[in-house]
Amino acid sequence: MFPICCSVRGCGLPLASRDAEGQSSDASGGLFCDRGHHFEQAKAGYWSLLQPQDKKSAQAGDSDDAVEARRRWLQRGHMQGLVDRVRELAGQPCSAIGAQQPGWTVELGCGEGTFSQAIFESAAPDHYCGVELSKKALRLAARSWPAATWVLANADRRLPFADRSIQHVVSLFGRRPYQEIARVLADDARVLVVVPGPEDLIELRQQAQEVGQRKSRWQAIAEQFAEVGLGLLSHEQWKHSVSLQREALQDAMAMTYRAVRRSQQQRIEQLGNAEVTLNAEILLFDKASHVPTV
Ligand SMILES: C[S@@+](CC[C@H](N)C(=O)[O-])C[C@H]1O[C@@H](n2cnc3c(N)ncnc32)[C@H](O)[C@@H]1O
Ligand SMILES: [Zn+2]
Repeated sequence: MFPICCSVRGCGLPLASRDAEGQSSDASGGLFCDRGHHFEQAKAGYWSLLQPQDKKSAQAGDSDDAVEARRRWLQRGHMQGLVDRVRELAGQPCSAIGAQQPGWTVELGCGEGTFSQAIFESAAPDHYCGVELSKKALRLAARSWPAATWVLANADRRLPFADRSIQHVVSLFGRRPYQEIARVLADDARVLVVVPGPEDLIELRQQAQEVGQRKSRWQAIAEQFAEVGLGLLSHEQWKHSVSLQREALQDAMAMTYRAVRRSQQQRIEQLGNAEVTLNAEILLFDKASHVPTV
């Protein structure tokens, strides 16, 4: 069982499964902490650890439409090159764990799980936990990959993991609560971050906003992470050019740039096929390495 902790405010004790007599059992009766707080597994297969006070968020999680658009988009396979590279990086041995042990992997803002499963299923099927705020996304994720642990929680609040208990924290276009990441990360462990690169969908953004902005985010992220003792090990770009049909173009915009206004959306809808750039930046951090200036 993935080591998750109680999310009741001020508690944070480890969660374990018990039967009616208080003996350890499978998780069908729910999870308990030693203070008696109890969590049920949703029918769809995820654990709801979301507390009422944590529901509100500046980022309330993706809308159902955006989640569905992302699933359709990822299943078209245009991001396979990125999946392969991230899988390679995520599979590199980490000095915090023995070479034979997979270590615990937590993904923050895991979405509907297509990426998660493609990257982590073969290496560590029962050592992965996806954290997500959209129920719709978790339902899809848990249906596709039931052996993983899926948690409904707000990744911008306290993460439901013990201090120094996690060997890999991953954010693929997801959340990056750097102070909490530093707290839960084991010594010598790794953080892998993927964010859209400056050229990502630039052709569409130019079309939608008339002037597409090329903004690189990696330095600001590296600076934030350095503040909490996470040193940048590597930074690389992934870039791929692809010819997209109208439906794919619409999904690409719907899943990523939520601020696109209706009038801008209409400009995209007028497009037929288009040649589009996909671009991501891949950052790898560790807790032990020397923190360089960026
Ligand atoms: C751009 S999507 C990326 C999803 C997935 N990692 C992928 O690459 O397909 C960002 C995800 O973060 C989730 N999210 C947003 N705010 C969140 C929060 N505070 N806590 C947890 N998840 C959050 C959204 O619901 C969405 O699924
Ligand atoms: Zn508790």
